[in-house]
Amino acid sequence: MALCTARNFVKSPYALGKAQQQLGVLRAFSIGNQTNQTKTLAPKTGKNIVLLDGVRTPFLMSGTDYSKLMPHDLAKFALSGILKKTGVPKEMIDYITYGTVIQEVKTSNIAREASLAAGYSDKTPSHTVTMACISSNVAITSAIGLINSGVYDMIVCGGVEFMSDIPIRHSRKMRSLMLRANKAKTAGQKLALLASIRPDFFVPELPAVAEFSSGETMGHSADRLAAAFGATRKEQDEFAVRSHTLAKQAQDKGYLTDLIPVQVPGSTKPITHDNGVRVSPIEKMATLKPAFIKPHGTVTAANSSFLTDGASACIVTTEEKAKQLGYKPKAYLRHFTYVSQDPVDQLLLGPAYGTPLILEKAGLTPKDIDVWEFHEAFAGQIIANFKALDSTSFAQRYMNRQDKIGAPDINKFNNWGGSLSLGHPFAATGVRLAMHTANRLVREDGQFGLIAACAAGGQGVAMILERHPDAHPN
Ligand SMILES: CC(=O)SCCNC(=O)CCNC(=O)[C@H](O)C(C)(C)COP(=O)(O)OP(=O)(O)OC[C@H]1O[C@@H](n2cnc3c(N)ncnc32)[C@H](O)[C@@H]1OP(=O)(O)O
Repeated sequence: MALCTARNFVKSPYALGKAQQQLGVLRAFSIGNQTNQTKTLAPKTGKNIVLLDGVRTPFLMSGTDYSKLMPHDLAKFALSGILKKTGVPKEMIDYITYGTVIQEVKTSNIAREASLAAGYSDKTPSHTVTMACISSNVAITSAIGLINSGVYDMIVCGGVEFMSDIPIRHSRKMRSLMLRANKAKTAGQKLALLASIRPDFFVPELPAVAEFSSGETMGHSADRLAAAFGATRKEQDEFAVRSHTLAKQAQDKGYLTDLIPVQVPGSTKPITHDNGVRVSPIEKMATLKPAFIKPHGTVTAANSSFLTDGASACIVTTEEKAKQLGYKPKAYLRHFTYVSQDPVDQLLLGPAYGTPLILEKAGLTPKDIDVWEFHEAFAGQIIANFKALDSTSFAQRYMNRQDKIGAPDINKFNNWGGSLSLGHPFAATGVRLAMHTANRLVREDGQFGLIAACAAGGQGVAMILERHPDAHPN
C-alpha cells in the first residue's frame, strides 16, 4: 500500500496539553444535568436499544495476580458483577453473548461455562462470539440484532481474555501420532508408533498474536503501518505517555466506575486497580529498543498495548423495558458498522475506514462527536489512523470518498487513557470502550460518542452511542 502522508496534518499533536495535564478532562462535570441536546437520533427499527450499564474486572498484565485462574473463572466475576451492580435479577436475562479470542479448549463455549459458574440460570442460553479484538463489540451488536428481531428483551454481553495461560499444542506430527496410538490395538502397533518418533515431534506450537493468512505479528504490522504513515518514534512515545497520564488521572479521580473489585481465591486483598498504568518520563521511553522490527522499528514495549488478562460484561435492553423495571440506562446504542480490508496489506486501519462510514450512517459530522474512544492497539496505529482520517488522498484512493473528514479532536479523544495504558484483554475491550464512552458523556456533558477499533484479520468496528437523559456516571 503506497500510503500518503496528509500534508496539512499538524505535527506532533500527541503530547499532553498543559491544560489537560493539570485538569484532566476538559469539560465541567454535571451529574443529572440534561445535555444541551441539539440533534437526537431516531431508532431505525422503532426500538430504542440501550446500554443499561457495564462492568469490568481490573485489567492486569498477564502473568500477574490472575495467573492461577482459568478464563471462565475471570469471566465469572464480570458476569456476576453486572447483576450485582445493576440489581437486575438473573431470571430477567434472556440470553448471553460473550466473546473470547484465544480459546481455552476445555471451555470452548466459554459463554456457557462462565454463565453457569456465575450463577445464571441453566435455562439461559449462552453463546460465544469471536472477532479478534472487537469480540465484545460483536457480543453487543449480536444482542442488538436479537432484540431488534423481537426474540429477546434483555441480554448480557461481554468478553474475556486470559493471556496468562494460553493453549500450547503438541506439534502436528506428535498430535497425529497420539491419535493413531489411541487407535492402535496391539503392543506391536504401539511400539512401531513409538519408534517413529523424531526429535522435531517435540517442538511445541505456540499461539502467536499474529495474522493467520500472512504470519505477520500485530506488532510487526503496527511498525509497518507507522512507517507507511510517517509516525515518528517521538510522536508514538508522546502518545503513549498521554495515554498513561490520562489513565492515571482517571484512576485518581475515581472516574473508572465500571471497575469491580475481584477477590482471587486464596488471596487476602481484593484487586481494585488496573496494574499496567505506568507514567514514565519521555526520556525513559526513548531508551527502549524496538520490540518487533529490529533494529530500525519504532514500536516498543512502552508504546504498544501489553498482553492482558481481563473480563467485561454489560446489559443491553430496550428503553421501554428499562423504564418498565425502573432502571436508568447509560446510553442509547444508535448505530454500528463493521469494516474489513485485505489483512496482508494493512491490518490496523479499522478506525480510519469505520469512522467516516458511521458518521454518514448517523447523519453526524465529527463536530457533533463529544466523546471519541478508539482502541489503542499501538500508539503508531492510532497516529496512522489519525493521519489517514486527515488525508484527502487516503479518502479518495482507499475509500472512494471525495473529502477527508479530518482527525478527531485530540481534546475529546480517549480522555481516560486507553488500551496502551489500561490494557487490552482482546475480547473484553469492546465493553470497556462502550462504558468509557457512556460515562464520559455524562462527566463531560456531551451527547454523542463514537467508538472505533481495529482487529486482526484487517477488520474493524465503529459505533455511535448517545447519552441517555437518565444516565449517571457511577
Ligand atoms: C487489533 C489489536 O489490538 S492488535 C494488538 C494486539 N496486541 C498485541 O499484539 C500485544 C503487543 N504487545 C506485546 O506483544 C508485548 O507487550 C511486547 C512484545 C511489546 C513487550 O513484551 P515484553 O518484552 O514482555 O514487555 P516487558 O513488560 O518485559 O517490557 C520490556 C521493557 O520495556 C519496559 N517498559 C514497558 N512499558 C514501559 C513504560 N510504559 N515505560 C517505560 N518502560 C516500559 C519494561 O520495564 C521492560 O524493561 P526491562 O527490559 O528493562 O525490564
